Amino acid sequence: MSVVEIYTQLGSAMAGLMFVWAMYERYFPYQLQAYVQRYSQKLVALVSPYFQIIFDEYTGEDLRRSDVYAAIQSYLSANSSMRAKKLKADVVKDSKSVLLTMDDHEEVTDDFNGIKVSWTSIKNNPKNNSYTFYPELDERRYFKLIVHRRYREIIVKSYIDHVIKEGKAVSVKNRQRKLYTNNPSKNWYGWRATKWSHVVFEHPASFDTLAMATKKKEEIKNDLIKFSKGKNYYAKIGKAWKRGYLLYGPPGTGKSTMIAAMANLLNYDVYDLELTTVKDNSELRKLLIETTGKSIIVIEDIDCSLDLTGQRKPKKGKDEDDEGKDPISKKKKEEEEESKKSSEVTLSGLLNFIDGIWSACGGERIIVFTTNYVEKLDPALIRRGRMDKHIEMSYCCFEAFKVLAQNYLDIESHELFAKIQNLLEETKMTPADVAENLMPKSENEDEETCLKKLIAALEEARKKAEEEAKLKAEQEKEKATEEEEKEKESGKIKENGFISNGNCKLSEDSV
Ligand SMILES: Nc1ncnc2c1ncn2[C@@H]1O[C@H](COP(=O)(O)OP(=O)(O)OP(=O)(O)O)[C@@H](O)[C@H]1O
Ligand SMILES: [Mg+2]
Repeated sequence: MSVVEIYTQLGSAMAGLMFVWAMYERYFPYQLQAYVQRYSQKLVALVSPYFQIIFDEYTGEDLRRSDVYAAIQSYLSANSSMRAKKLKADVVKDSKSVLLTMDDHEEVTDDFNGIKVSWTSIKNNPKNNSYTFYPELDERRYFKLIVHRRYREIIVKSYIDHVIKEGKAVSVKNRQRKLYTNNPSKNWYGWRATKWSHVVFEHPASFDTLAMATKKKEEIKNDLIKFSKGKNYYAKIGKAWKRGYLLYGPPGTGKSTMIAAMANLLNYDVYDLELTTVKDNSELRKLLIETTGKSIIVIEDIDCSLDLTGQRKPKKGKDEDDEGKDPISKKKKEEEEESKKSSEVTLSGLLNFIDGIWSACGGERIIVFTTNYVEKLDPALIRRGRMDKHIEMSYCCFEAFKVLAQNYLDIESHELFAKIQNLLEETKMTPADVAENLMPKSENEDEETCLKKLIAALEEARKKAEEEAKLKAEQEKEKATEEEEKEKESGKIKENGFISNGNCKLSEDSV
């Protein structure tokens, strides 16, 4: 037989096979095809020296995206992207870098202690033609790991753990940090509806730029770092891996800035929880479950968020205590009252949120409360163990001023510093006000002008404080004199055989 004849016969055999395959695909019922496929795969598995593990993208009854799948994806993107022939590119980190991941149906190999492992990324499209609302869930994506049977134990016991751990580390390195806020529960349902909305977290605050006494700042920083490295320690002492911080102090002393600095120091996400939009305790729990680890959950102005005394106060009459308020504050107050009314979150619900059994899910979470009025809070809410660390954010001290001078004017010392130090010791001014005075308002304003501006503002504040103190002293003196006179009066009346009862005087006989 000549070569040409051999080729001709091979060609017709191939064509015949393709025809049979096409007929099989077209006329053989789909259910039967699946059946045949399943059994042929089982047959192959019986004789093949390899075994495989499948990692689906969506798992569980509620079809959540699997963390393991995400970790494998990150691991393979970092370790095998150079070897895959087809890659997908995703933009990460504010469009500054590109993350390469394996494209569908690509195969790469990995080496683990000399063992060759093969990974394939697979996407199966649904074969039925029915219309679906959720196409992403219908197409099945998964990673297939294939390795020789003789390594089964080492792969199952060590390699998979290694992949997940490394993959998670890669995700942390590449991830964009997020600032979340809770959606009102009426928007929680429907395709792609989530309980939290997010934007990229880009606050520039850091502990270096935070104005406060150096010793206190270092203490907080060390506390945070110790917490973030404390996984084993918390497991050893049998405590959930979380920590509560209470930041209190007057407005403008840097409470919110401190939260941003904490998130930047630890590379955590921030969940800004607006309690007034949470309807009840069960919603609060659902929100908690949806938060991820490595995050800070923040409840700002906890004293205003809700009536958390455990008992709801009766609503005040509409005009009571509203008098003398401008229309904007009146409206704001009405809105606040309205949202407080619509929220049924109770103190015990919030306590459960912080340290109930549910709060342990996820781990590595920090809870921060801020308030301007620490004395208004229920002691149960802020006892140690719940709010482990209480941090007072106070008025600007000289050390804090020096940080601000460095931030705003790039100076470490100046002859006017001594005067400012004296003034700061005598006067209360928030870091926000100090910063505002130090910020040059035009190109002509040099550091000396800004420092003088601050001195003028401090002197003004001192004068005002002195006047207020004087006024208060006078008022107190007046009050004391009034009380003294009243006492004298009542003494006189008693001497004359009368006792006083408001406006009417009664003789002893008539009592
Ligand atoms: N300790 C600080 N260090 C650096 N900047 C500060 C500090 N305190 C205040 N600032 C500046 O003042 C601004 C207001 O501060 P911030 O919002 O953190 O205050 P706050 O204590 O959260 O106030 P509020 O109680 O009203 O929420 C910030 O944008 C920041 O620029
Ligand atoms: Mg604030």
